[in-house]
Amino acid sequence: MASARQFELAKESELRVEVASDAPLRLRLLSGTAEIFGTELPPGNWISAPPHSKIAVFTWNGATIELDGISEVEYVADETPMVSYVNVHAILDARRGRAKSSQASGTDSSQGPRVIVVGPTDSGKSSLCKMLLSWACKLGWKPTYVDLDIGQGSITIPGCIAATPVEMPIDVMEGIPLEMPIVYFYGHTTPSANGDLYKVLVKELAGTLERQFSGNAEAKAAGMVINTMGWVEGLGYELLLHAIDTFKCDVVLVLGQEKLCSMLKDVLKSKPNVDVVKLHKSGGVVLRNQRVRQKTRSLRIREYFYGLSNDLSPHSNIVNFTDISVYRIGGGPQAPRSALPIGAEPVADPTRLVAVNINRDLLHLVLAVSYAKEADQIISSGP
Ligand SMILES: Nc1ncnc2c1ncn2[C@@H]1O[C@H](COP(=O)(O)OP(=O)(O)OP(=O)(O)O)[C@@H](O)[C@H]1O
Repeated sequence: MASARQFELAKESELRVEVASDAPLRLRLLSGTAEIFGTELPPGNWISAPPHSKIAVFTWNGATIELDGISEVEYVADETPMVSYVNVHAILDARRGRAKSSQASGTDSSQGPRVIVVGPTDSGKSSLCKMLLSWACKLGWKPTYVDLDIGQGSITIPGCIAATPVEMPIDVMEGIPLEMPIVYFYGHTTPSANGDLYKVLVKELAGTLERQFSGNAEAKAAGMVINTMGWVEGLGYELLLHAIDTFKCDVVLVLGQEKLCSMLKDVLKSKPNVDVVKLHKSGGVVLRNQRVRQKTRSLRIREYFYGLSNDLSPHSNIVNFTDISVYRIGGGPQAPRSALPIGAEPVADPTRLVAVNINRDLLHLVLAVSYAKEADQIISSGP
């Protein structure tokens, strides 16, 4: 499939493309209007699709798209859940409008919607977040994107939770803008490594955003869009409830899982101001197995240090081992068994700092550099 080819898209249909890892693919809009996850394509200009990416070029009113280069999969689909997604956007827009006008009138409902998107892995959560953000930006709002997915996050390096204001529709090539992210380093790619630390960091991030909102009426009215992990059972479910509570979410969008939706409706029915809405998963969402996820993580780490097109080089700084201290957070049992009352089990303190010896075990690990002045401020100060 190497030569240039054209696709006529009928209204409300999409062209789904899976880009190969090593072969370039570009596309352009020849006529009509079309968007990729909420960001409109400029007419006529070639756009390079990032390697490995899986994209949908959707049109509301019909379009002709030209593809050039090699893809692994390409087909047109006319069944999509996009109308239900844009309806959600319209409701959020109205709520933002109400929040803004209540700021002008001085009443106390000036908080815009706080939307959390939940669902199993590969249900299209990140893609829906992108759409909601880009559509909001198109109407002039500057919503805050919060990414709690430590495994497949789209703001920064894996192992972190982060938030960033989004002021323009998300660039198809560049992804989420990174001028002002707030990042907390968790250091693992699964929350089960230290679930309590994960909760502490989520709380820190929510507190920081709360403080920012109190001084920024525009950001407050635009609200938040929160992306979550695909782990929705056991501890994963507990962490979702914790996030809904901590960020004071008022809209919970559940993608593609009846069971999760009814569980959340049930547990949140005591909170009448929280809407739980079930949305269909798009048939275009591509399933990624463990190997692909691992590969995507490695690519994200590479991209962090070397840039999207390999055009950056990491800045290296040489320091003496004696001038730095390295800590692990949440290290081992607090007290040896012998020091505990008979029958008591040693409990690991999830936020305890343990000094780590600098040796070869640290090779090829990603550590965060903390600006904390004192060791006990490391967790709350962010990297
Ligand atoms: N309509 C679509 N057509 C083609 N590809 C799509 C479509 N929707 C999503 N995708 C692709 O499917 C993959 C999975 O989607 P996405 O990242 O949104 O799911 P997710 O639920 O956030 O996954 P995770 O649980 O891993 O975070 C992504 O590569 C995305 O670009």
